[in-house]
Amino acid sequence: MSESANSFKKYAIIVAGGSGSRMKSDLPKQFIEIGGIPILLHTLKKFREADPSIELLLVLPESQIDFWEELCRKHADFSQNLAHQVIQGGATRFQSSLNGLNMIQGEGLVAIHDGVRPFVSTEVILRSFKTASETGTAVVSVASKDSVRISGKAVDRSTVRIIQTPQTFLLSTIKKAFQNPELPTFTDDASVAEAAGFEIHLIDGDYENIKITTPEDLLWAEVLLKKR
Ligand SMILES: Nc1ccn([C@@H]2O[C@H](COP(=O)(O)OP(=O)(O)OP(=O)(O)O)[C@@H](O)[C@H]2O)c(=O)n1
Ligand SMILES: C[C@](O)(CO)[C@H](O)COP(=O)(O)O
Repeated sequence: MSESANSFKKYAIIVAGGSGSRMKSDLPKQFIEIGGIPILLHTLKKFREADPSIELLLVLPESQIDFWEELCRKHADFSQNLAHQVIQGGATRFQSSLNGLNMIQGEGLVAIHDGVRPFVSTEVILRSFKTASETGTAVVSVASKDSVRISGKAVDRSTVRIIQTPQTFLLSTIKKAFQNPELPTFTDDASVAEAAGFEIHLIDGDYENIKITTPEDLLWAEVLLKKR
């Protein structure tokens, strides 16, 4: 990684405070196993492998924290090098990110990442920290593979980017953005930063960095895991 990224303390806030309603599963989706290991443990491992100095913070609904600790004990071999702080989630993604940010003091870089994107690569994680160290913001994105229409009208596909996570920021930048009131239009942390007037720097992600949202995503997940 570049000198400039390495001169900052680095954090990753893994947000997993949602309800997973679109998965329609009794077991919260972040705990569903792929290759016999809960999704969230795969995600934490990706950040630990990318850079062991990254401090990991995991945001979970309060009602799931005991169960999570039990899962970590059950998968002790896998989880033994994945020390992390657990933080209570909020009613919205904005609140969950904010709860995570409030646990961090001082300057540094923070990657905010969906707990249900377990296939994020080391390259993407390190690229996001590098760009955020240089510009203050780094938001992972890919080109649309499909044609796109907005309100029924075709648009030039080359102008469209599909947004993923991690979304990585200078801590002072993202904390300032989160001082503003929450808006219903916020779908991610980049939209919070943009509304506060910060320029969003898009960086290239990859198509394997899927968000596990609906049941068919689990089929992809098993295939992607076997490929590695
Ligand atoms: N109050 C919330 C809502 C969402 N998230 C997290 O944000 C990520 C992306 O959200 P999504 O995949 O949509 O998860 P859910 O909101 O849980 O799913 P759904 O919209 O299907 O209910 C997830 O890791 C989710 O746990 C969160 O930390 N806190
Ligand atoms: C943050 C995100 O994953 C970027 O694609 C996405 O906005 C989360 O949205 P969701 O509605 O919570 O799935």
